[in-house]
Amino acid sequence: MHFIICPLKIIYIITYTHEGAKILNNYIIGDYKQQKEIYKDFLKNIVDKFIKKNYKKPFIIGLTGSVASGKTTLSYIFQEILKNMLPGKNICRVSTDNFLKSNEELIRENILNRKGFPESYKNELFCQFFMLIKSGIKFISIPVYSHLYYDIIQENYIIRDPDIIILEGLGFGNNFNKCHVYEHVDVLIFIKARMNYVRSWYISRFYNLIHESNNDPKSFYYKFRSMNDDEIMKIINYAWYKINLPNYYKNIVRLQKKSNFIIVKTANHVVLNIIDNNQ
Ligand SMILES: Nc1ncnc2c1ncn2[C@@H]1O[C@H](COP(=O)(O)OP(=O)(O)O)[C@@H](O)[C@H]1O
Ligand SMILES: CC(C)(COP(=O)(O)O)[C@@H](O)C(=O)NCCC(=O)O
Repeated sequence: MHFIICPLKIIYIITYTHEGAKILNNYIIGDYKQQKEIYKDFLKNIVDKFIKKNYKKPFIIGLTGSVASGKTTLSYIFQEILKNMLPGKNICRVSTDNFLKSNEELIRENILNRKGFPESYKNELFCQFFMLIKSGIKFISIPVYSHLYYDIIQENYIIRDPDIIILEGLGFGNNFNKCHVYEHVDVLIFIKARMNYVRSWYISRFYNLIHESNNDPKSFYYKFRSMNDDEIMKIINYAWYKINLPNYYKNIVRLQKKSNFIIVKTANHVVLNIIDNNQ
């Protein structure tokens, strides 16, 4: 653990492992190399046509799509490719999940079953983040959300002097003071796939999270270890059909029109096509 001094306060930085990193290391299978080649070409195009032409630090790449479409995983892949492509540049990842209200706040407002909908975010903080980061401030502190704990787990995580931010998640259609989140993003990318594939990715992530919770009674998923598949599938189906799917159709699907590119994926996350909406 170490700390830095910023103009207002001393902020402690705790090094922690984000479960997304584990997802990338453990679960990306055989065709990762093939995916990486496609994404390399795609990002080369973005670097040449957007970043080099219109560079204003920090450049923000937005990645959106349904819950479980692969946004977090792709943000790690993009980060790794961009680090090699642009040596010396600081490529940061931020999740929009970090701007979710805590479970305590959601329960107080009686909207725990609306997690991911616009009202479940701290939209003022979300929009302030862009204003501060775009104003040239070098260090900015944001909360951290954990899927494993299903809640905000830390209030002060520091983003340090980013050159490029890969911002992934839901909530790009949210607004505060009539300003939409997508308006702050330099390039918006939408991940699209048939919803029956995405549901199967959601189910496998759910089981992975149960597995990851094995030695951790504090994890949200720990309690599911003692349930049978029928009981688990009831919970998964509730979360999918009552929360994530309605949210997708109401708030997320329309972002395709606002996005610069649409990555179309099929089974096993294979990329079928990348649609260029700029043409
Ligand atoms: N490109 C990929 N290749 C292989 N598996 C992937 C890929 N993208 C996502 N997955 C798997 O799909 C599930 C959902 O991915 P995740 O990145 O958590 O989605 P999101 O952030 O959109 O909710 C996870 O189990 C993850 O391991
Ligand atoms: C935190 C989320 C809103 C966003 O997830 P993401 O797209 O980052 O995977 C989502 O995972 C979620 O918790 N939805 C509520 C219903 C559920 O438990 O899946």
